[in-house]
Formats: sequence, structure tokens, C-alpha cells
Amino acid sequence: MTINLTKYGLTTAVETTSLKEDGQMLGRVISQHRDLYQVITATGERQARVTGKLAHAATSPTAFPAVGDWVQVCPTADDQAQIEAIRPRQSVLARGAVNQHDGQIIATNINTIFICMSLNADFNVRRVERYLTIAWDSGALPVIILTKADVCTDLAAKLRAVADVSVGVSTITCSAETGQGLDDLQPYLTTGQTVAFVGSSGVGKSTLINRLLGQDVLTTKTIREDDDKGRHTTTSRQLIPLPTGACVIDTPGMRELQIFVGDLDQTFAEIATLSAQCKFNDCTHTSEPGCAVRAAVEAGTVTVERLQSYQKLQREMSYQGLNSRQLEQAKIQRMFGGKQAMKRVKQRYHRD
Ligand SMILES: Nc1nc2c(ncn2[C@@H]2O[C@H](COP(=O)(O)OP(=O)(O)OP(=O)(O)O)[C@@H](O)[C@H]2O)c(=O)[nH]1
Ligand SMILES: [Zn+2]
Repeated sequence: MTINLTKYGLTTAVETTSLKEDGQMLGRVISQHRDLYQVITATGERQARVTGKLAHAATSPTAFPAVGDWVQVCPTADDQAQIEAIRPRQSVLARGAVNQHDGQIIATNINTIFICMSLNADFNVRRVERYLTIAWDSGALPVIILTKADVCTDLAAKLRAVADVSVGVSTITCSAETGQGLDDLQPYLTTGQTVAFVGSSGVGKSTLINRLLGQDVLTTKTIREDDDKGRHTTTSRQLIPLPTGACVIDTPGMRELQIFVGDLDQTFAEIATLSAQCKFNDCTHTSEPGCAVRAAVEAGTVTVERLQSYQKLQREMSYQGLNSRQLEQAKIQRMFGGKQAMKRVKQRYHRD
């Protein structure tokens, strides 16, 4: 069996940077159950575990493979393999307290994160801010998907509300019901691209993915509710190729992101800019004198709700007890697996 790995997101960039060591082949992790990985290679799917050497050298859970990783494997039997090394990650979506020693990677090497929010009851711009903060930190490009347009009666107002909190981010309005807007997703779904859908339960992620797949691969709410409990156990979520040439990662934990480490400065760019004018460097914009952010709130250029949202997310982030330098280190660790790996990634970028 020969598999065209292009369908699984293989690009020439990944291919040319992969080490060609004797007997090793390139593969991508498409699903994971504890320490057992399903890896797609040019000769088919293989069940794989990491080598003792990789496990021994690992100093944090982030050093272990995750769904989306490109890995070098050694085939051991027809459908078995050992994972010898992980290729440098281009983006990392993680959750939990991510520092040098723990934290959990949900998925890697995602190009686009579709932040899904429905245009009915679920609509909440504060949630968009939260998801954007996480997405910007991952290294993937966030795109906002407003779902269920067919049941929305005040679209213009909702679009304005979203635009206010998402400067520089594309927003796509769509409906899986009528097919509206699905074409607008296509530019993100070309060959070599890996995408992920995040958002609250019930906003229509599975329905959308099924539409893109052209068949009902994922179980959606309607079906689940009508079912006898447990008859259809949830399909194991994984990396799935789409007919458009892209692939979608849909893993547990991917959909509801509860993190917190994120990139607030990107999501709240105007607040970050204003902070520079606060009298105190470490102004928390609560009661300090000379606070430029509160002045902007009073002047009406920043809403109270937005400042509160910023402060809430900031509290969640510092709750983990990391200072900014530690946060930066944690980020390097998460993105690149450590300083050494980051150096290698940087050298590679400079060569290109
Ligand atoms: N009116 C309308 N309903 C939709 C649309 N897309 C999905 N739905 C319905 O919304 C419900 C939830 O859809 P799902 O696709 O299961 O939602 P999900 O985001 O995958 O939910 P989780 O799997 O829990 O994360 C289902 O009853 C769908 O039929 C749409 O475009 N318009
Ligand atoms: Zn301030």
C-alpha cells in the first residue's frame, strides 16, 4: 500500500527538513491513546510507541509526540513502528499549566484555527477574546467562523461586535444548513494545510466538518440525542484528510479550550499600546494613578467590559504563578521543545 502523505499535510518544507537516517521513514501522528500512537506513513498506518531512548531523554510531557506531529519512525513489523524523533513543530496548541515540567499538548502543526461561535444563543464576544488569546499563542492563524447564519436576525450588529474585538482577524459567516459561506473556507483548506475547529459544544463544528468531508463521519448532536445511549460510541477523534486536500484535526480537548497561557497583547492590542503610557510599568489598570487604560475607558474609547475581560484573562494567566520571563520560557518550550530546538528552528529559517 502506498499512501500519498500530501493528503496528510506533507509539504516540501517538512520533507526537505526531515532527517534521512538509515531505515527511518517519515510519518504523521493521526491519533493517540495513552502511549500508543497511530502514525500514517508512505506505506500505510502503523501503531507506534516511542523508543526507550526518546522516553529517557524527555524532560517534560511536551517532549512526547502529539496528534499532528511529524515523526521519524522505524518500522518494526508490518503495521508497527517505533517513534525515534519528533520533527520541529510549527505550531503547538496546549492546555494546562505549561511550564518546563508539565502541560499537555492537544495538537501540533496546525495552520489555521477556526474559532467557531454560533449566531444564536451562544454568541458572546468575550468568548471570542478568550479563544483568540489562546490561538495567537499557538503559532496558528486564527479565523473566526460565525455559524448558523440561517437562524440569525441581527447579523449586522453581531458582525460589528465581533469586528470590535478581532482587529486583523478574518471573520466568515456561514450556515451548514443552507451552505452559505462554506466557499469562504476554501482558501484555508488547500493541500498541505492543517486546520482545527474550536468552540463551545453545539455551535455546529461536527456539522461543518461533515459538510466539508461530504459525508457524516463525525457524530453530531442531533444524532447523538436520538440515539440509544452508548450505541454509537463517539468516533475516535483524529486527523482526517478532507477532499479539498487539507486535513482537519479533531481531538478531545481541542474543542473546548480551558487553558491558560495565551497571548493577550495580540488579542487586546489597543490595551497593550495604552499600557505603555501608564505611569507605572506594572500597572494593573485597577486603581493606580496615571493609568492610561482607565483614562481610555472613561473617555469611552475602550469599553468597561473589554477591560474586565482583559483583566480576567490576565488573572487566569498569572494564576499559574509564572512571571513574564518564565512565561516566555514556557512558550519556547511549548513551541519548539526547548532552547536548543528553537535555535535549530531559527537556523533553519535563516537558511531558507
Ligand atoms: N440552524 C442551524 N443548525 C445547525 C447548523 N449547524 C449545526 N446545527 C445544529 O446544531 C446542533 C449542534 O451541532 P454539532 O455539529 O453537533 O455541534 P458541535 O459544535 O460539533 O458540538 P460538540 O460536538 O459538542 O462540540 C445540531 O443539532 C445541528 O443540527 C446550522 O448551520 N444552522
Ligand atoms: Zn494602567
